[in-house]
Amino acid sequence: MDRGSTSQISEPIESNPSDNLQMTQIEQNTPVLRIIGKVPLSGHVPISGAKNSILALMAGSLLSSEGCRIRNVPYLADVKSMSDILETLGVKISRSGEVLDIDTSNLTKNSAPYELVSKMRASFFALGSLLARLGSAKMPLPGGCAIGARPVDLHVRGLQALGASVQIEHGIVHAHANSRNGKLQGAKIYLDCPSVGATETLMMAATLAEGETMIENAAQEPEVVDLADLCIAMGAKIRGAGTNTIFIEGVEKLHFADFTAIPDRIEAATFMVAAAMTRSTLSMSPIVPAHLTAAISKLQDMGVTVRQDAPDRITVIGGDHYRAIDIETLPYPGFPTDMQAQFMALLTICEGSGVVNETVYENRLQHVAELNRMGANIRLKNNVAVVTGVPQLSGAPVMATDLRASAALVIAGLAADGETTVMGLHHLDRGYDRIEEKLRNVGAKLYRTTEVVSV
Ligand SMILES: CC(=O)N[C@H]1[C@@H](OP(=O)(O)OP(=O)(O)OC[C@H]2O[C@@H](n3ccc(=O)[nH]c3=O)[C@H](O)[C@@H]2O)O[C@H](CO)[C@@H](O)[C@@H]1O
Ligand SMILES: C=C(OP(=O)(O)O)C(=O)O
Repeated sequence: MDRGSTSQISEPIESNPSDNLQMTQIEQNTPVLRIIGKVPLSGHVPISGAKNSILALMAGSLLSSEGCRIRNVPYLADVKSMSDILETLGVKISRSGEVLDIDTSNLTKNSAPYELVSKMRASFFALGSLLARLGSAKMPLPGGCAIGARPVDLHVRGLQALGASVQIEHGIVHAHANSRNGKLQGAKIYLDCPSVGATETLMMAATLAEGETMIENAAQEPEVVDLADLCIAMGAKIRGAGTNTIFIEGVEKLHFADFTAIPDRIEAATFMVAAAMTRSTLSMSPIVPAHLTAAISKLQDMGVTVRQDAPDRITVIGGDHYRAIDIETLPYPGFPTDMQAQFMALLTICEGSGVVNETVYENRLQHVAELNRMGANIRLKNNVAVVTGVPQLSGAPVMATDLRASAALVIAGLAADGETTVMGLHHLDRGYDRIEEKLRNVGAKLYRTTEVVSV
C-alpha cells in the first residue's frame, strides 16, 4: 500500500464506511498526523493542567461577581470553546500564557448558544452556576465525545430537588428557581450513579442556595475535588468532596480567588502508555501519583516498571515483554474510562489475551476497528473486547473517532512498524495540549500536514 504524498488521490479505494470517512478527510485536505513508528523515545514530558478540571473551574467562576484567576490552563480547543461560551454571557476573559483571568462582573446573559454548547460536555455544567447566580438559566443539551447516550437526567432531577423548575423544550433546558427571592433551596440529593458532571453542576448550584445540601453517591474524581477547592477558595462552605457524600452549606455570595488547577492525570497516563508501548523511558511531571493509582497498578501488572522519582514526578521504563491483563472501567477510584483506549492500544502488543470491559459508556470502543486496521487482534462483543497480543502493529491510515481514541491511535502509531496517518485531529486537539511538540521533544517523529495522502 502506497502512503506517499501526491498531488491527487492516485487510486480508487474499496468502499467500506471507514474508508469513505478517510476519503472525505483526504479530499477536504484537512490536517492529518503522520507518524513514523518504532522510533525510541527518551526524556521528560511536562504535564499540563487537567482539561476536565479547567472546564469545570471556568463554569465555577460564574458563581461570583468578582470572577477569578485560574493558573495552569492548557492550550486546548475545549478551553477556547468554553471561553467563547462565557464571553457570550458577558464575561471578559484574558489569557496570558497559562493564566486565565475571568471577569464575571458583567454577567448579563443567562443562556449560551447551541453552536458552542454542542461542541463539548462541560459547557452544560455552567447551568448550575448560572442558575445559582442569576436565578434562571437556559442551556442547550450538551455535546462532547460521541461515546454513548450521555443523558442529563441526574443534573435535571438534582436541580429540581434544589427547588428549580426545569423544562426541556426544543433541545434547550430551561431552569429557574421557584422561590420568590430567586434562590435555590438546600436539599438531600441521591445520584443514581456517581456522575461527575451532575455532581459538579449540583455542587455549584448548592453553594449559593439557602440551607444545607447533601449529595449522596457523589462522584469522587480529582476534578470534582478541584472544583470544590476553587469554590472553597471563593468562600463556599463544602465538606466531603473526594468522598461519596458531599455537604454544601449555602452562603450569600462568593468572592475572587486565585487558583491553580491540578495536573491532567489522563494526559499523564497517555504518556505513560506511550513510554511502555515504544519500549522507552520517559519521565513526567508535575503529576499527583495518587490520581494515577489505577493506571500505575495496571502498568505494573503488565510488567512495566514505574518509578516515583519525586512527590510529583514518575518515570516509566518500558521493557521487551508485557503480560496481558483484564481491565474494567469504573468511576474513580476505579480504572478511568478516559484511559481505556490508550491501555487497549498497549494490550495489543502484550503476550496473551486480556479482556476490556467498558462499563461507563455504551459506545466507547470505536477504536477497536482502527487498531485492528493496524494489525491488532481484537474481538468485540457488545461492550467487551478480547485483545490478543500480536508481536508487532503495522502503520496504517486510521480515523480518530473520539478524543481518547485519537490518543490511542497516536501512541499505537509511535510503536507500529512503518508510517501511520491519523485523521480526525479535531478530537485530539480538544484534550491534548501541544502533543506533537511534547512528543517531538522526546524524540518522536511525527508531523501534521494537509498534504494529500494517497492510500
Ligand atoms: C468534561 C468532563 O469532565 N468529562 C468527563 C466526565 O463526563 P460526564 O460528567 O459527562 O460523565 P458522567 O460521570 O456524568 O457519566 C457517567 C455515566 O453516567 C451517565 N449519566 C450521566 C449523567 C446523567 O445525568 N445521567 C446519566 O445517565 C452517562 O451517560 C455515563 O454513562 O466524566 C466522565 C466519566 O469519568 C469522563 O469520561 C469525561 O471525560
Ligand atoms: C470524554 C471526554 O471528554 P468530554 O466529556 O468533554 O466529551 C474525555 O475527556 O475523555
